[in-house]
Amino acid sequence: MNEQPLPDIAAQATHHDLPLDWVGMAGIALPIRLADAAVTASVDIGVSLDDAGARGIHMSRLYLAAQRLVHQSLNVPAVLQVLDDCLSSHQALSDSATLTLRGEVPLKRPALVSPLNGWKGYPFEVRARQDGRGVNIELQVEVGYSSTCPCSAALARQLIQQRFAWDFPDQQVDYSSVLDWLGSTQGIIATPHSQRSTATLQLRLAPGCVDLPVLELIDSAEQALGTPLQTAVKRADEQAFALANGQNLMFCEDAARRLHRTLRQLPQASAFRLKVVHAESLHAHDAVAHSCWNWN
Ligand SMILES: Nc1nc2c(ncn2[C@@H]2O[C@H](COP(=O)(O)OP(=O)(O)OP(=O)(O)O)[C@@H](O)[C@H]2O)c(=O)[nH]1
Repeated sequence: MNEQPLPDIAAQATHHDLPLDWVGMAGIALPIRLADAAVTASVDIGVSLDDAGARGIHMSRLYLAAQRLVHQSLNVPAVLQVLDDCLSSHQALSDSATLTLRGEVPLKRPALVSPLNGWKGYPFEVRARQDGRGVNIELQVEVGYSSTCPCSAALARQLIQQRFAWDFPDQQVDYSSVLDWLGSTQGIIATPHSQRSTATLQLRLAPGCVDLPVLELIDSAEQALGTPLQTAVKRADEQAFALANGQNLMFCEDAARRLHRTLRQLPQASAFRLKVVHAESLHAHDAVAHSCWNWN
């Protein structure tokens, strides 16, 4: 170890005389636990530099504050403790602190019919801020689902009806001929388009929340959407998925409205906003809907 005193540039004064909104570190790798799973989060942590004459903040103190979270279950008290550490280690320098963690939480999901299951990664982001006005914590998750276009389905049905009228011009039709016809691509001549879709759900946590409602949010959103993306799939599961999609036709507007109603029921949300994106197979662009409640 060096015996001499180490130069401390951050502690020097600056002639710039200019406060800064945010100074910190971005992309710190941190192993944490979320929704009972081990997750490697990417962490951004920082403070405002309100002392206009101070040269710099103390990065190492923020880094060490974030280390509190290593291998711990991420919850509200843990996040508040980190923010508190950031501010108390920057007294007279900083009035606000922020902490953002992002990553992907793996959840085990059962197949629709077969006795299989598999893992699906759900991107998440937790954003927290503490300043003179108090604390704000937001939880964001992304949920993938399948959406089948109701307009395309109706257009396909019309074509099938027309084809039926063409192939069976008589009023009296033979049962077994119709049964064969229904099982052929000459009969069912058109299929609707469906797309892999994404809902991004952002909750502002209500006061008094202790746990981050990751599972509640994902489960309730998947239930509202009805056709979440699957993991392990055998043919029986794929057939069940086809049936579920056929009975669950939706525009992006339908998906956004369903999710809005579902999130309104979550007691952990004091506000939310959501965005759904249907990555259309019809066009090269997406169909998108937004909604929010109490968000400003
Ligand atoms: N403020 C600041 N520090 C930086 C930057 N880039 C690297 N660092 C380094 O971050 C390291 C940690 O800074 P400090 O927290 O002030 O370290 P320290 O002085 O040993 O810790 P304390 O005694 O707690 O202040 C220092 O070696 C800085 O040079 C930067 O852009 N800004």
